[in-house]
Amino acid sequence: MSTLLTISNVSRTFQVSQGLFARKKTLHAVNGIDLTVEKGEVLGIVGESGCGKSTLAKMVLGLLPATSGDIALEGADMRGLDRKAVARRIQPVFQDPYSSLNPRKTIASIVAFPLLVHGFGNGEARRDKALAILDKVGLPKRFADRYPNQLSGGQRQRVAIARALVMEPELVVCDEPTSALDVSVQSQILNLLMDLRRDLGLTYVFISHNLAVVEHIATRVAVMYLGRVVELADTATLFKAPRHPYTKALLQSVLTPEPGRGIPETGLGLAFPDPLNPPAGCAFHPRCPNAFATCRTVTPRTVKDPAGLVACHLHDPQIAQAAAA
Ligand SMILES: Nc1ncnc2c1ncn2[C@@H]1O[C@H](COP(=O)(O)OP(=O)(O)OP(=O)(O)O)[C@@H](O)[C@H]1O
Repeated sequence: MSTLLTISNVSRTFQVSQGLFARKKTLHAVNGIDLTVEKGEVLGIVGESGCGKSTLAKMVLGLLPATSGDIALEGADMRGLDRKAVARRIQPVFQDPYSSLNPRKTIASIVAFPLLVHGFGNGEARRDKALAILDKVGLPKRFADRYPNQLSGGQRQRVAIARALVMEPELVVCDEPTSALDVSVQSQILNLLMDLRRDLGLTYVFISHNLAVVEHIATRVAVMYLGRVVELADTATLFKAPRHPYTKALLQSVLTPEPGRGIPETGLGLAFPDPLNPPAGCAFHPRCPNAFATCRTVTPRTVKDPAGLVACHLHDPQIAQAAAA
């Protein structure tokens, strides 16, 4: 496999107002992330609401600049690429298809719009291409002249997927693509995404708080906590032998009565920390059943080994050696 996307030490902060007369505070939404996306893989990104998944997705899509660090597409720094060039190669599929589909445009013209923006062919050629991709996502010709409000949620998500694919991108960033859908429709959309990946040779970054969904579709999984990747492994390894206590808690979590809606009940007791006042040391330590003194003061380093990577003092050989000495 070769590397499509390289994310190197990427951070994104926001200056957040705390009231009329209070000084603004810095919120670290994404904090020094290193990741690669290999061609043809599905990199799952999981974590609770607010851990920085969407911020990372927006940076990958070129919609939000990183505060520091680099993102490279096949070795080329994305800052040096123009917006259109990035959009041709990387496309998003978001959670709520309804808000992103223009209610006054027909399905065919919505799907053909990126072709118009990129100056592809004439009106007829664009429509033909739009109809072909609509067919590929399971929406036959009769849908072409309908409007978004005449479609079900699942059909609208198919339109959003068709629009994302019409420019034949290499990488699709799926940000909670099934979370707003009824349970019965979720698996249809997931299966469609898997078929499209196989047929079109696509690569996905797949963001979800729903572990069952990620297990189904991802080939590798990165677990995020408060802006950092705390564990990364191939999917089978992560689900069989999780190492970080947060990953273990997520795996034991009970999904909400309506799977796919809301964050999982982690059983961790304490709430997700305030990103404006992150805990010292390991950000997870206040909720960690295995925390010890070092965890309260020292930020864990990320240890890489053949199984993947993990940022936890329990799994850092240097810390273990120091404790044994
Ligand atoms: N434009 C912004 N201004 C200020 N803070 C922001 C902004 N965008 C995101 N944040 C903050 O950054 C942190 C990460 O947000 P982000 O949306 O990336 O998380 P997430 O894991 O995708 O959560 P969710 O699943 O709820 O979308 C949160 O604390 C959020 O409040």
